[in-house]
Amino acid sequence: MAETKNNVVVEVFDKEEIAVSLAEYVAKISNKFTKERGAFTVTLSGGSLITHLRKLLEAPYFDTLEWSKWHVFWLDERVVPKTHDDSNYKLAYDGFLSKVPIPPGNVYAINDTLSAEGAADDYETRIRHLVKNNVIASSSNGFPKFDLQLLGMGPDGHVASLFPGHSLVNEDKKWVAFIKDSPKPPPERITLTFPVINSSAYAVLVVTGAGKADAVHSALRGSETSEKLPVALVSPEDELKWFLDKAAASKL
Ligand SMILES: O=C1O[C@H](COP(=O)(O)O)[C@@H](O)[C@H](O)[C@H]1O
Repeated sequence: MAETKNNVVVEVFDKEEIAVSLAEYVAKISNKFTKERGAFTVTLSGGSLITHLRKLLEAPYFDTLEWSKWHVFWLDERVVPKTHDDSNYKLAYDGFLSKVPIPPGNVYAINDTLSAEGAADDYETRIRHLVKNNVIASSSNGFPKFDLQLLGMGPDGHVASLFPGHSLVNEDKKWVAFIKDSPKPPPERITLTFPVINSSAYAVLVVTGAGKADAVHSALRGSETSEKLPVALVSPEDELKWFLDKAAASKL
């Protein structure tokens, strides 16, 4: 059953159903933007998110989605070579991107030959260029407006590489930032910032497992006065949809 408040929808599924419903939702949004704008800009997280995209590789989506109009970005990346097992690019490529006909030129990997600082600057510059060329839409607040952000959440309530208690959570100018002291290894990462995440049109949060139930409870039922986890700050312009399994929703 879905719970809807303002522009936030929370839906709880049997674990296996998540991939089915997520594929349906992503396809709906992809179709909307490819029709309206002739392009669909989507950001990927690392971690468990990628396996939840698996139903997009099957009928009816594989043959009907306009893959040539997809433009794929990363919410965050670890500062490691693209061939490294910690690389979010490698995870997405092996599990999803290598299996769909998205033009390689529409896959915007973070440069793995640069330092954390250099890679963050380079990614922001490339995103600015794509906004100028209308590949990525622009929000009225001046930040880029991605069509859809696909977020996971860590057990501590982090999203992208924005961790609880870290000053990067409050970054309000940069589009892309770097972190060298990530509490979750590897320590060096680059990440989209909250103004960018929250200027997107749509965002989904895919969260599974009992280990994440406390953070889910804090985000969705926490008091107004308690300090918010990063996940509780996700607030896109049009709609945020939570895809929870029963274990992750067990404390709601
Ligand atoms: O380190 C990261 O963790 C989060 C959550 O991962 P999960 O495996 O618990 O789903 C992920 O969303 C982020 O992209 C990644 O860099």
